[in-house]
Amino acid sequence: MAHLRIALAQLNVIVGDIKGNGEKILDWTRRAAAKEAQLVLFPETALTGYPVEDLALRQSFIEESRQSVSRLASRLADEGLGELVVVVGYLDRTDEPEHPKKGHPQNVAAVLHRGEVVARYAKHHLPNYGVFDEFRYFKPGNELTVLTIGGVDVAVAICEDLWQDGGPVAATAEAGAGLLAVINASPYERDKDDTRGELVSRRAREAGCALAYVNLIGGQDELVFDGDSMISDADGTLIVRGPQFVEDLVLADLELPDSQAVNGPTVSRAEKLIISRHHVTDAYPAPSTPIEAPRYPRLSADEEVYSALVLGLRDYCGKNGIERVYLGLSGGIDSTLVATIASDAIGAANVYGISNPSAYSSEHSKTDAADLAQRLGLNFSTVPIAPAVDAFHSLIDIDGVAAENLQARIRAVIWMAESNQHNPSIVLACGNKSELAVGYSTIYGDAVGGFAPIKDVPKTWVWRLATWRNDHAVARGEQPPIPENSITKEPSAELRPGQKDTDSLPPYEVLDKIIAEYVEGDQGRAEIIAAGYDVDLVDRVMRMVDRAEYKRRQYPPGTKISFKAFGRDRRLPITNGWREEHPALEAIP
Ligand SMILES: Nc1ncnc2c1ncn2[C@@H]1O[C@H](COP(=O)(O)OP(=O)(O)OC[C@H]2O[C@@H]([n+]3cccc(C(=O)O)c3)[C@H](O)[C@@H]2O)[C@@H](O)[C@H]1O
Ligand SMILES: Nc1ncnc2c1ncn2[C@@H]1O[C@H](COP(=O)(O)OP(=O)(O)OP(=O)(O)O)[C@@H](O)[C@H]1O
Ligand SMILES: NC(=O)CC[C@H](N)C(=O)O
Repeated sequence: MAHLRIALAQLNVIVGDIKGNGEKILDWTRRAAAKEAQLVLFPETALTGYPVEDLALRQSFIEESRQSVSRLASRLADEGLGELVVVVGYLDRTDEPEHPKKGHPQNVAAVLHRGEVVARYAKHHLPNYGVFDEFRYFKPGNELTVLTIGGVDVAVAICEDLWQDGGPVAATAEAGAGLLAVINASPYERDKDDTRGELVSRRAREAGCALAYVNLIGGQDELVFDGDSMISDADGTLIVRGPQFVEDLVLADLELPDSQAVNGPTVSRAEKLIISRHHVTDAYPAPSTPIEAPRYPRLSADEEVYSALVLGLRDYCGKNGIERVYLGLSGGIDSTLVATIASDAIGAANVYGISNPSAYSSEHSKTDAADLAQRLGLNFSTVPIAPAVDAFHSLIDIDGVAAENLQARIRAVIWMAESNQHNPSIVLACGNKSELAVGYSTIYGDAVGGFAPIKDVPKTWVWRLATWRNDHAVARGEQPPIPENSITKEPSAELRPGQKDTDSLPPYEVLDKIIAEYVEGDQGRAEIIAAGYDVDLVDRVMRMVDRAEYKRRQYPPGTKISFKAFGRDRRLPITNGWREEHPALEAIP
């Protein structure tokens, strides 16, 4: 058996910032070297960030990425860190000798040692579902790279390679590797840590060797990465687990089988892969002091979602140079939760809550908003909208829903004006997933904003997270930030006297279940009705969801926390004549 000290660097990088990410990788390699690591793994496309989307189609970007990875190798050697083997994800392209600076983009892991890129591995399985579009960009690789490092054979794979049967994992078993090193950019969604943990165990057993899994952390537009790096032994027992949602260098000492000492490439016919082998380093001297590998406990379901929302908003602001956020505070639970998340994300001193009472606003909408602001310590002001509403009515003749929505739009103008006056800042839209599903918001009114922190959180979860946040504060000996009345009061848009959400919507407990079936589960009308829901209600909800596509398309981005979020995850035509309650053939006489 050979000893290998491995470091999993779960970093937060910025998409497109190759220079900054490169410096960060350099810095974290220094830290790994200081801890006497022999192999350090960085996440998938750590150098360019993930996902780079159409940046992958720009040859200038690809060129910068591939040159930077070579420069990184030389800088490491110049600093005396060349002995440490570094595996880092970056963007590369295929070589097309007839067209020197052109080629198909590839999602690649580079192996850096003694100042050189000594081996490369191109991702074999490309995800092309949900939020992923990798077939649009990348050409798949057809080689499994096996490195001999410190007397151990280490196979390399990238993220989706682990999720698909066959291919690199099966070839790893065939190659008799002692370790499978997988670099990842696996976005967070609810319960995914359990799925990933089981997957890593299962694939380690299939590969017949230990498996090291490193994942990114941080927010990138709608996505948030949760880290959760881990190591499984060859039996599938998770022996190391990193923290969630924070950067960390996860270190472990592994005892691994000796190298098979096979020379030259072999062909896996079953997997249609070439197994290429590279001798990188001889056996290392044992590190001077042993280390204890971490086994962080998993966060509770509520804390996990809340942490994802905080990190998603913090990084959207931080990575886009946004210093302040403005939002309308109605005393209702949605804007209350958003203000709390924002205060946790960027500090209450940078959060500006505005109360905009109208003629129909209840007293508690004002007092609860003020109470929240005082508890959180955020900036609070009151701008009544009646004068502006009256001014509009003196100019245009509107009534009914148009007049109701006018109030929401006047509020939006005020928030946008304040944000605009105090740049760099954005408005936060406070709509939740249930409202987005059924179109229960005013387009260009409360739907305005630069980011929508809870757009993927169903209303029933909004209450659940608010309760969790208060309990969490109490457990830490702090004042609960959320006024109890905001949690217990009946939801109302307060756009006309006595209005309640339940005037136009079914109770949220029922609505959320139907939305979960239709949107997240992609169930058809027949299946949802068969699950025991009222036929008319199912038809009504499906109709509302279908008709609101145009509103969702114009809604700001917000953090994905569910299996299927509105946005890149669920792409439906806006102009869409398909309605399940009118089967096409029945309509033909
Ligand atoms: N296909 C299409 N593509 C692009 N735009 C389209 C469109 N169809 C309509 N439109 C536009 O959208 C307009 C209709 O949408 P919109 O003006 O929003 O109005 P609408 O959907 O009719 O009303 C808003 C609803 O949301 C409720 N609401 C409002 C505010 C807050 C809350 C809350 O509790 O959070 C609830 C409110 O009580 C009401 O039931 C049309 O007049 C038209 O201008
Ligand atoms: N009186 C108000 N003052 C300031 N902002 C308001 C006011 N009323 C509504 N808003 C803003 O418009 C958004 C839509 O709120 P509305 O009260 O219509 O419905 P809601 O879904 O119950 O939201 P909330 O639970 O935050 O009240 C709110 O989240 C808030 O940002
Ligand atoms: N970057 C990837 O290949 C991600 C795909 C993978 N199924 C995941 O979510 O973890």
